[in-house]
Amino acid sequence: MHADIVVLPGDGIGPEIVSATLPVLETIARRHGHAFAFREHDIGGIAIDRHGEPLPATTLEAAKQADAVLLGAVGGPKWSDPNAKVRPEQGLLAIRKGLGLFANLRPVRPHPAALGASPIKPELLEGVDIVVVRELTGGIYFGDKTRSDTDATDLCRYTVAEIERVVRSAATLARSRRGHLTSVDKANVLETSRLWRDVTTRVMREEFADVTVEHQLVDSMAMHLLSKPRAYDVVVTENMFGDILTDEASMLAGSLGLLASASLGAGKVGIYEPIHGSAPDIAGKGIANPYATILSAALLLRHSLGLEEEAQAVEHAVDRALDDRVFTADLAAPGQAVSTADAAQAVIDRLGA
Ligand SMILES: NC(=O)c1ccc[n+]([C@@H]2O[C@H](COP(=O)([O-])OP(=O)(O)OC[C@H]3O[C@@H](n4cnc5c(N)ncnc54)[C@H](O)[C@@H]3O)[C@@H](O)[C@H]2O)c1
Ligand SMILES: CC(C)[C@H](C(=O)O)[C@@H](O)C(=O)O
Ligand SMILES: [Mg+2]
Repeated sequence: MHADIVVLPGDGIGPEIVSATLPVLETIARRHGHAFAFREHDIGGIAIDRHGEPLPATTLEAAKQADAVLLGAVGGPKWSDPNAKVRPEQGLLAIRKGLGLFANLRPVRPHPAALGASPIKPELLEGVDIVVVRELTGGIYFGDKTRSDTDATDLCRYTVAEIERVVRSAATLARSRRGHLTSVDKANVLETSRLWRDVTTRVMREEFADVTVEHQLVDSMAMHLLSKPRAYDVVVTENMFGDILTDEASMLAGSLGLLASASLGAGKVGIYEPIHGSAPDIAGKGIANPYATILSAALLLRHSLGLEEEAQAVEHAVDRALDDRVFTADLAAPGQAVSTADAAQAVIDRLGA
């Protein structure tokens, strides 16, 4: 098949992990007789520097026309002044919203060889297999904001329709897995959470009677996620809770550099990006873990291009590189780390004939 893939390297380690990932996609395309055209555009801090805005219209338009978008990360100290007029992160929010990508899938599956990198006891991690479905285009991230000399506000708003569609996505996914959905909210305090719980309860009763559902408050969820992670199958939650819980969940896998994501909407185009950020503390050193981005490329093959066999080939190759303890510095024992490029090459070497 032919596919147009828009590539948005962004800032910090973004360009390093994206340029490590493209050869994996090129190799897969060659082996399976596909033609992938990669078109690079600016987003985030580099777009502010070059175009004066974090999401140039040309980038959004290219993404809309593409089959899929592969993104690195945005942001960094250069653009982080609290009083800055424009911020790199606004570009990321705007492209998610502009493409209507309301469901952000974040799989968490600790790899046996990397259990030692997790601060959690290995016996709690065996068999853990969770997908967090984070609502991505609503909530406090997108509500009106105000700022004066004496105060500031961020409005958190959810509509019934926004909750219904993400719950349907999550419940459909749960149905194809172990049939269990955990909905996370703060219904003891927030009105948006009480609406979330009502709508979730109704949608599950009316449309997903075969999927079990439990409701969990976000504060105790933050604890249970670490103390009994095997109890979870699909977790659905609002935008900000999902952001925070998935960085926490990355510690089950052992590193933020292992967690991939797929941002999906009603159409075919999706954004595929690691859940981590631009990691300014390690940028430019060639030591970032590329596996989260490579695994995001696998999700791209699966969800936007419908290439399941190719997606699995990439996932198995990453698994085999981890089996062989090809670890970047975030996972490796002192003195044992490989570079970003070597880790990506290890995946290519294990893609099979
Ligand atoms: N999707 C995105 O583009 C995205 C996501 C999160 C944060 N950010 C932005 O990134 C900037 C830095 O944020 P932060 O430091 O809080 O979070 P971060 O995720 O960039 O980094 C947190 C820690 O994890 C490490 N880390 C992250 N990715 C890694 C990888 N692939 N390999 C090895 N180590 C890795 C970093 O070195 C750092 O110590 C901010 O500007 C923030 O807004 C962007
Ligand atoms: C950079 C920021 C806007 C972003 C978010 O909060 O969604 C990031 O933390 C993420 O998890 O993708
Ligand atoms: Mg985040």
